[in-house]
Amino acid sequence: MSRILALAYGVASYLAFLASLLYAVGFVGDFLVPRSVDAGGPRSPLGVAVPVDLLLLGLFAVPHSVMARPWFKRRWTRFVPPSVERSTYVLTSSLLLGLLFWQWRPIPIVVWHVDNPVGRWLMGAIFWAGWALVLVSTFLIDHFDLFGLRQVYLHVTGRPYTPIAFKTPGPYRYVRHPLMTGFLLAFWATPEMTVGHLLFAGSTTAYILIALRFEERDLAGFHGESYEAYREQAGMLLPFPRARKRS
Ligand SMILES: C[S@@+](CC[C@H](N)C(=O)[O-])C[C@H]1O[C@@H](n2cnc3c(N)ncnc32)[C@H](O)[C@@H]1O
Repeated sequence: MSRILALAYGVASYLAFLASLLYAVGFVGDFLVPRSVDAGGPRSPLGVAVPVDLLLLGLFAVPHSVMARPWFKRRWTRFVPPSVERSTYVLTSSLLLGLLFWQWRPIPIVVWHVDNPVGRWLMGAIFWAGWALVLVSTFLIDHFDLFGLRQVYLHVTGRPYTPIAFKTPGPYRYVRHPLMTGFLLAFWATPEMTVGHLLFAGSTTAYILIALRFEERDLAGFHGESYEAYREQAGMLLPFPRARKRS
């Protein structure tokens, strides 16, 4: 693949990611976007909305997790140039998220509603803190590597790719997956929880818990005992390390 083409593809994929991230904030928070978790999308009866929404979540979740596995990357880099493998993952995920945002069926039956102004403010604060934690965590790991730009940049400048080192800066000292903690805070903190939003938050939580098992298996396989020691020291999603096993 020509270097300039790879760069253009990487930048386009990164922009698709940025657009889907920004849209996700409005989608979950129910503001500024034409179709959100609770409004604007096609209306369907409950018996249709639930399976359609679950299908959309599954269409995102399965490729998003499978395409991140080392065995999958080994196989498909026989067909996709390694320099744009991550960008292709990012682009695929962003397009599938776009499909979800576009076709999501709102189910605006209220589950809980917070009237108290302090409670509403608190929910808003947790929502924004969650998104901030997501963004900050990407930079702490390596934002441009996670979203494929570093790979195409190295390719364009003729340098070999080096995997990002395992590190535990800031919140990673206490929590192994702060990026996912951020998503969970943003997805659950709402002053008005509807059935549709609950379906979204509950399903994405289940997906995150499953996906993290795969990610941790890969990390433990790659880093061995040092990752096991890290698991003893830092909590998975909350800053509470697991109890040490008695020997
Ligand atoms: C989307 S990031 C999410 C990182 C982490 N699961 C979280 O929620 O903060 C996934 C990538 O980060 C890598 N990763 C996870 N923890 C890491 C760490 N402490 N240092 C460097 N890379 C890490 C994984 O190998 C994977 O490629």
